[in-house]
Amino acid sequence: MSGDLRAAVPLVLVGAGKMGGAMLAGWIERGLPANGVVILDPNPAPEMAALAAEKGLRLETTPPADVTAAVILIAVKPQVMDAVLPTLRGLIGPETIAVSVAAGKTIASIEAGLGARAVVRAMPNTPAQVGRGITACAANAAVTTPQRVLVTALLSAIGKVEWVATEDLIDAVTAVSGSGPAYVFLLAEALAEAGRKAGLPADLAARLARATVEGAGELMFQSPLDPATLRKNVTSPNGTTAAALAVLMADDALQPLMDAAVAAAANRSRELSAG
Ligand SMILES: NC(=O)C1=CN([C@@H]2O[C@H](COP(=O)(O)OP(=O)(O)OC[C@H]3O[C@@H](n4cnc5c(N)ncnc54)[C@H](OP(=O)(O)O)[C@@H]3O)[C@@H](O)[C@H]2O)C=CC1
Ligand SMILES: O=C(O)[C@@H]1CCC=N1
Repeated sequence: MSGDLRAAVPLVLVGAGKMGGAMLAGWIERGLPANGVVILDPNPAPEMAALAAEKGLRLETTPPADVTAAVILIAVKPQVMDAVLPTLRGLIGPETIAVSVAAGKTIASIEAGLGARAVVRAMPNTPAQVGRGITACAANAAVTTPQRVLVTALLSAIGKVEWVATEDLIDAVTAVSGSGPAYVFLLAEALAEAGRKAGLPADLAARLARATVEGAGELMFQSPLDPATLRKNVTSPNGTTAAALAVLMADDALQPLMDAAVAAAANRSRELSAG
């Protein structure tokens, strides 16, 4: 295990759902010791209970009285945050770092609900499940440089990490990279449906669309070229791609649609801040 991660123990994960579970998988992969992790979830999924039993992780349904967290990672739904945070106060010591991944929940609301000094608001995404997420973070003034380093090490277990200068940027981060994987999956669905309408058997269209999105993502991952250059590399002069891109890149097509989608997600993030 990396020396950096050792300082995160005891690490309490509150909410072992899709996002919390993905993070847990990354930490275990990185060698965080099973006896250093406490999972807190009132109703863990059977797979999570099985994982805990297999790895020897401590799984609790109510906050344990004998733990002061070095790091508490809160991954419950935004709608239950205000009710859940006060129940976690017994886990917080003066040195505890609280990291919340809840969409829309502000640092101020987490400070107030939890009584923690050092608070990081983070926005990951589900490619974390395969170690290819990206998380952007904002910290309050109490977070020290070593604490930032520790949080970066923890979040690096599930992908790339960015820090933003001001918390208000997290709403736009949420709209781009937090929700963004869903837009890409929708693209795969829409491409498959368009292929079916163009005459392909539905299952073949689905396989072609899926492999195309997978391959394009992997190419972008491995290539030093920017997305625009990779796009141009597909586009033969006056060829088929140019014909399709003329539709997608028309003034009223994909860009304004994406602008509106991202603005809607960012607005929803701000609404969740209001409670
Ligand atoms: N999914 C995503 O792509 C992303 C999600 N997020 C954020 O992550 C958070 C979790 O989302 P997600 O993983 O999708 O949601 P899930 O519903 O999959 O996970 C939340 C988990 O928290 C559990 N829970 C509920 N109440 C408590 C409690 N009192 N103590 C401990 N655990 C509790 C839930 O149990 P039960 O199901 O029984 O209620 C569930 O297992 C949200 O705040 C979301 O905004 C951030 C970035 C991306
Ligand atoms: O949809 C949501 O609210 C969460 C936050 C970002 C991705 N999923």
